[in-house]
Amino acid sequence: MTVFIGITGGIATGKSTVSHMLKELGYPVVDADLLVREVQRPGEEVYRQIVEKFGGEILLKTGDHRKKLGDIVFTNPEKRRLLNAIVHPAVRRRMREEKERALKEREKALFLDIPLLFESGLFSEVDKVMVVYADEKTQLERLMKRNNLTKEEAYFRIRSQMPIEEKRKRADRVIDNRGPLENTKKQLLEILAEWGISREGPEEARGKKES
Ligand SMILES: CC(C)(COP(=O)(O)OP(=O)(O)OC[C@H]1O[C@@H](n2cnc3c(N)ncnc32)[C@H](O)[C@@H]1O)[C@@H](O)C(=O)NCCC(=O)NCCS
Ligand SMILES: Nc1ncnc2c1ncn2[C@@H]1O[C@H](COP(=O)(O)OP(=O)(O)OP(=O)(O)O)[C@@H](O)[C@H]1O
Repeated sequence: MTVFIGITGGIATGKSTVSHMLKELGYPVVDADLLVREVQRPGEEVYRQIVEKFGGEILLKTGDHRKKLGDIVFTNPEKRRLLNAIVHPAVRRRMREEKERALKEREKALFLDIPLLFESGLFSEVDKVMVVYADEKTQLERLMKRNNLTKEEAYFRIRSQMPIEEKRKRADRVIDNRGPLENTKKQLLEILAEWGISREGPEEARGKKES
């Protein structure tokens, strides 16, 4: 049986960073943000519905709706709910396909990186949840820097999600990603060992061969 593990956290707390570490270790990881992009491609039903509900001008401006759509949904909760209602069922379907594939291929574990795991009820799709944590101040700084956003823009994005402190409480395990990346990797290896899914020898799993 494959164990399905959800990776979540707040925006810019480090989910992709941890996913990258897992991929380097050879684990399969499904990225919900990529699935979102897939189902939003022209020709897809989700794309058609977005144009219908949000207007064709979203597409006409740049030939790509993402930036404009982001500006709308991160500042307007009603529009955000509308977009989520269009996109999330399709993402859930794609996720189930990925889970089926992992089961068929007898993978020991499949990681699913899902930013809105709790908000969108997708936690029912996974057996365990790992929350990648950074306090809100760190989150804000990293988000402003990575996306080149003003403080206000970054706050709007953070406030569009469940508070990170709340997510932390709901986790099976928390990875504290406030410190250097070696610390993050060490915690990750410890959790993998604890959950019996290490791909390394016991020494490496305890983070002793780092550097
Ligand atoms: C709003 C959109 C157009 C912004 O696109 P953009 O390329 O700028 O960002 P990207 O998709 O890479 O997402 C970046 C991060 O924003 C956060 N985020 C994205 N959508 C949402 C949302 N609806 N509510 C809260 N946070 C969100 C997540 O932490 C995500 O990791 C896009 O994210 C989207 O269509 N979102 C709706 C689908 C969704 O809920 N995605 C989250 C994964 S299930
Ligand atoms: N331990 C760390 N120390 C310093 N910077 C970090 C650390 N972890 C991640 N970062 C940086 O913080 C930013 C956010 O990290 P990352 O992209 O992994 O977050 P995320 O949770 O996947 O974000 P999103 O929700 O937007 O997908 C990136 O620019 C990343 O390089």
